[in-house]
Amino acid sequence: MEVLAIEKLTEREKEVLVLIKKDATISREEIANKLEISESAVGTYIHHLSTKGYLLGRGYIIAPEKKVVIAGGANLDIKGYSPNYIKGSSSPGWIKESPGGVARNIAEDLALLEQEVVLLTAVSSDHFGEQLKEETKAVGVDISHFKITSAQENKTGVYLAHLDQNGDLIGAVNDMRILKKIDINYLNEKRKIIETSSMLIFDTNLEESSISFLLELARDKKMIKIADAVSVEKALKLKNKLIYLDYLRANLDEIEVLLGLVKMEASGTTQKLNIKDRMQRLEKFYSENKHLPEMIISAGKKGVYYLSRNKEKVKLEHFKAPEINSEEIVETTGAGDALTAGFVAGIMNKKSIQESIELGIKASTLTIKSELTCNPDLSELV
Ligand SMILES: Nc1ncnc2c1ncn2[C@@H]1O[C@H](COP(=O)(O)OP(=O)(O)O)[C@@H](O)[C@H]1O
Ligand SMILES: O=c1[nH]cc([C@@H]2O[C@H](COP(=O)(O)O)[C@@H](O)[C@H]2O)c(=O)[nH]1
Repeated sequence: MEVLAIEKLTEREKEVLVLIKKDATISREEIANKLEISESAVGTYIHHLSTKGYLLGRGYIIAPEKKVVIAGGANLDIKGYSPNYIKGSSSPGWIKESPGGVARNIAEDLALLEQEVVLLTAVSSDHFGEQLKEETKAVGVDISHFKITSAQENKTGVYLAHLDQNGDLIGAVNDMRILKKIDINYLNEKRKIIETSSMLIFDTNLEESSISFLLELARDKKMIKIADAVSVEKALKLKNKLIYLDYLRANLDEIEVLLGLVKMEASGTTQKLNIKDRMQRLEKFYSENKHLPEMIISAGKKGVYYLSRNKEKVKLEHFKAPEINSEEIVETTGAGDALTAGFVAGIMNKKSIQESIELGIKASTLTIKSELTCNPDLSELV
């Protein structure tokens, strides 16, 4: 039946129909490029296909929207600084609160960089949840898909950090149990919004089952898939999933542990090794393991490394971070998240990978100079 029906179409109409059947989300622009015809001609063929009944309605072709969907954690960050920290005692200092959580930070930074961004996360109806919703919405992130749980059931995520006088982390505790609510059922409800995005980012605050489901949803779809590793421990959730990613954004410690080059317990001591040796070991592993995604690897003041493969050849590129003198460094919370956001904004604006990484570094540099996790000055980068 189907073959007979197709015979009634012109050659061009058949070609257009075949492309649509292969990929229902193909855009007019892509059809035009593939068939080397104009977009308006594609429009005419689609109209013919509709009037002849081969396409049911105009909505059959859904162009991927130019939006980023990001799934993961949202926290209230509570950061305490003590200039004269005394272990085991209560040290005078000052305490600041700001919205946080890796996925939320990336979303805010992306909104500051003028990207359309939808955040999929969970907050409670408690005071912190209200604050997060309000402040995240105010910068332009689409929060309409948040999962809101009752205050009795869960509390909004909190990240409690203790920083020294230089803004470096002494230690932190995070309570993000609420993220269990970003489960398969919730993600399935959000399926449409995920499938029609041009970029999917997620962080490893999500449960492993949720990450698997997201990657399953995105499989065979055209969107770019990026994971942000969050922390050495949480990065391990990506162990068997790297093959499904386009890019991994992580710091060097996280990548070494994730790839099994360093044991988690030894991660702190590895930092003392020469960075060239660490990169060499990583590059060797990367060339032997062909399933790995491209990697944007941050290394604090040493900048960013980018590992990629062109056919069989592995390429390692280094991007220096600008030297910032210590008085200018306020605190580094959110620097990695800003790097991810800058990189993504670059890609969304069709910049090269190299230009996108440079934009990420600029965003990180601004973040370090601010006491806020997301620096509003990022908007000056666009
Ligand atoms: N002390 C620093 N001096 C200059 N740039 C820095 C410094 N610390 C971080 N950065 C910038 O921020 C980026 C991300 O920081 P990093 O600490 O490596 O990430 P993460 O937060 O993921 O651990 C770095 O690649 C670098 O560009
Ligand atoms: O396990 C986690 N720890 C910390 C964060 C968040 O990460 C940011 C700090 O991370 P970093 O210092 O790596 O930039 C904070 O906003 C905090 O809420 C998170 O999402 N998950």
